Amino acid sequence: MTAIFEKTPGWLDWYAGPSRPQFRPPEGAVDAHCHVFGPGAEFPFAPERKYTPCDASKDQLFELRDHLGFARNVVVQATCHGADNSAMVDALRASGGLARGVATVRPGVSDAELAELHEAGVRGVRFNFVKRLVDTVPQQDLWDVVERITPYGWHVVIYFEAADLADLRDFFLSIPVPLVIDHMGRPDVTKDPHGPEFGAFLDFMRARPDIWCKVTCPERLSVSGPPALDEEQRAYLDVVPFARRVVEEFPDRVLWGTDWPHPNLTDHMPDDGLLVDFIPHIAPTPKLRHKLLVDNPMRLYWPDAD
Ligand SMILES: O=C(O)/C=C(\CC(=O)C(=O)O)C(=O)O
Repeated sequence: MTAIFEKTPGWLDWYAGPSRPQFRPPEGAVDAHCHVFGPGAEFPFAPERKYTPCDASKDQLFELRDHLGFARNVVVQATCHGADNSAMVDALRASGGLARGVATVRPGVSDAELAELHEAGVRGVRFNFVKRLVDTVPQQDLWDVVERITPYGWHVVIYFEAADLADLRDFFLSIPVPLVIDHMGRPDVTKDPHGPEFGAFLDFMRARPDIWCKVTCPERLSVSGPPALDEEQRAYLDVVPFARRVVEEFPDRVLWGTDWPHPNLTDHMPDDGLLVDFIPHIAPTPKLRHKLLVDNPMRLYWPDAD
């Protein structure tokens, strides 16, 4: 029987017909944070999910990639698919080597499944600590997962709110594989980018040379806007000082991604072309942009490519 899903009330679908960016990404650019959702009829959403999204298929993702001038994707497993990675893996397999993946796995995952995920292009697992997205997972379970993935050379992507960093920091630093932080650890951008809260985040980044950061999601973090809509070239300027500090201090460990199809936004859905136009605000030189969009993601996800 075909699964029929009703979207979470108020759900905003991704922006159809995005503009063509004025900023042209360098050749070989990687969108290092995006998702596929279903389609639900083919890849049902997980029973334990906290939201039910619209469909967002691999073909639509690849069409956006080409339209925006990107070459590759890193497809991150979203919580609405739980630990069933089949939609993400299907996208990786269909990409012809142009997509890598970040999976969700439980401690009981079989060796055969891990090997299959690796062969499909998975290079990391995601630990999500955002309470509206997941139920709390015992730290021992996460430890067990780390032990299982270490032989594959994978990293751990961590998603958390700024207020939770103090409690989680020691646990994060005890994970013996590279860490990749989602969305800059979700800073409160009404605070001073040179103040103690973002200072604590930067200190965490300084604690180890293998902690990476995605300077993503200005549309989620911005308070002042204006939204990336209607040709707006100065969108989300309140996020710029935060992202730019990270890019300038850690130029070799930053990644950028669209976050398409932008789950759980409630205010507006950005035009992805204008999101690409945000990049020069946070990475002001061609050299920084090349590291952010090409060198860094290639080193992390395609280390063997020419
Ligand atoms: O809802 C958010 O804050 C952002 C998400 C969703 C998510 O993390 C998930 O569903 O797994 C993201 O960027 O992937």
